[in-house]
Parts: sequence; structure tokens; C-alpha cells
Amino acid sequence: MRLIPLENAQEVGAWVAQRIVNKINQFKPTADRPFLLGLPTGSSPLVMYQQLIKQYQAGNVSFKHVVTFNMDEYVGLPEDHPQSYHTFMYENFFNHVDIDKNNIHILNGNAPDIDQECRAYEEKIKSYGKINIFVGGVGQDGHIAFNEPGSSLCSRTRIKTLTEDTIIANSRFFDNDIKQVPKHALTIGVATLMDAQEVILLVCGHNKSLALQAGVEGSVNHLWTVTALQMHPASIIVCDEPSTDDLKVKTLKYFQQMEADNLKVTVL
Ligand SMILES: N[C@@H]1[C@@H](O)[C@H](O)[C@@H](COP(=O)(O)O)O[C@@H]1O
Repeated sequence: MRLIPLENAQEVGAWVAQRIVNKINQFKPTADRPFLLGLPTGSSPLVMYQQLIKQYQAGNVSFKHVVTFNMDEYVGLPEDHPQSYHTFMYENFFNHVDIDKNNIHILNGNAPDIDQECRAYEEKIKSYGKINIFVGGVGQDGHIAFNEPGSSLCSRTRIKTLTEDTIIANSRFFDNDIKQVPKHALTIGVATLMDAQEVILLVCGHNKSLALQAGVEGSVNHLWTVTALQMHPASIIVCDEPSTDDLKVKTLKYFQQMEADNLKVTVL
């Protein structure tokens, strides 16, 4: 695992966006050989999306031959609800770049047959091959996508019941009213994420410091599903300064030294 310790959320978003741009351009995707990108929602990736849009507007990257798979979606929320992950993705990213709408994949939380929807999502990913980069955030309790504490580290795409912690955390998007927050979500599994060639997590803010500590210093444990990334051959956590509050000084120094050449970032 690599840890990229940066100053603030602006730098974190710009660093990850630049890596995605570089990887897409190195890959030289075509219609027959698209670049596969896994994407998250939430506050953490917002700067990354803004930076990707700026990179596109500057002519530095095209998403024409990029195929995307989103991590998760609420169950039972209409697709056009302001807080659905469909709405989030179009408003914050897809509407602003040249992606082909047929290349966008987001789980349907209103599918009549939920199990079939989840199986078909896994099959769809497999039909393309391996996801080149899967980007994610992390919950305060260390969940990745909606793989809540206790999720199997071998899990695949399925329905999950949201924990009280997650419902409270996400109520900030629902007028701070926990009753409005959906109780279930469809989510890729931990194993679905682990199949990607590279996984990048954005971790920002003091409220993520225990999740970061678990992910970097803790033992692999299903109660902190982020720890599964320690078993991934190419995972990168990009974090801001406040999120490192619970890391040992020695741990932080180690990664600062290891990554000294990789900590320069241009925010567009
Ligand atoms: N399902 C999402 C996760 O994918 C996300 O990582 C997490 C943190 O969100 P934020 O970045 O807003 O803190 O929230 C939700 O639970």
C-alpha cells in the first residue's frame, strides 16, 4: 500500500485527478479497448471531479473511450432525486465531459429484481475485463463503498442495510433528518473492488482519522473494510493533513520520506 500525505483536500483531489489523467493518456483508449474507471460519490471526490473537468476543458484528457462503473446507489430513491448517486454523478461530472452516456454504469436501486441487478452488474464488469482504476472514499467507520462494518471481505455486489452511523453521517444531505435517509443501498463488494488493477482512496478531514489509522496501521479486519486494501497489490491512499491525526508520527514520517518525490501537486 502507498500513502500519499498531502496538505489539504484541494491537493488530494488534484493529485488523484492528475493520476487518472496520466493513466488514461498512457493507456490510449479506443472504442474497442476502453479505459475502465470505477467511481465514488460523497464529499471526498468533489475536488477530484472539478479537477477532472478542468483537465478536460484544458484539452488534457478525453473521456470518450472511458467506461465507468459507480460503487453504489441507494435503494428506493427515485433516480432523479437530488440526493441519488445518479443525480450526483451527472451534476458533478458526467454532464461536463465528453463521456458517451452508453459507457456509464450505475446500479439501479429501483430494479424490480435486486439480486438479478447485482449479478448483472458483476457480469457487466467481467465482460469488459479488469477495472483499470477504482477510486473510492471511506466512511468514518472505515467502510468502503457501502461495505459496512462486518461485511465479508470476499463480498460481491449486493444489497446492504446501512448502519446507524452511516445513516447519521449521510443525513447531512437529507435536511439532517435521519428518517429521510434510505435504509438500504446496492454496493459493489469488497472483492469487486479488490479485482481492480489499482485502487485509490481519497481520505480527508479529522473525522476520517480513525478510519485512516485502521486502514494503514490496523490489522485486516472485516469491521474496518478499508483494511482489505492491505491485501491489494496496488492500492494508494491519498490523504490530507487533518486525517492523519491518529497515525503514529513514525508511520507518517515513513511515507513522507518514501513519497517525497511524489508530493508536488498542481491545483488547476
Ligand atoms: N457510500 C458512500 C461511500 O462511498 C463514501 O466513501 C462515504 C464517505 O463519504 P464522504 O466522502 O462524503 O465523507 O459515504 C458513503 O457512505
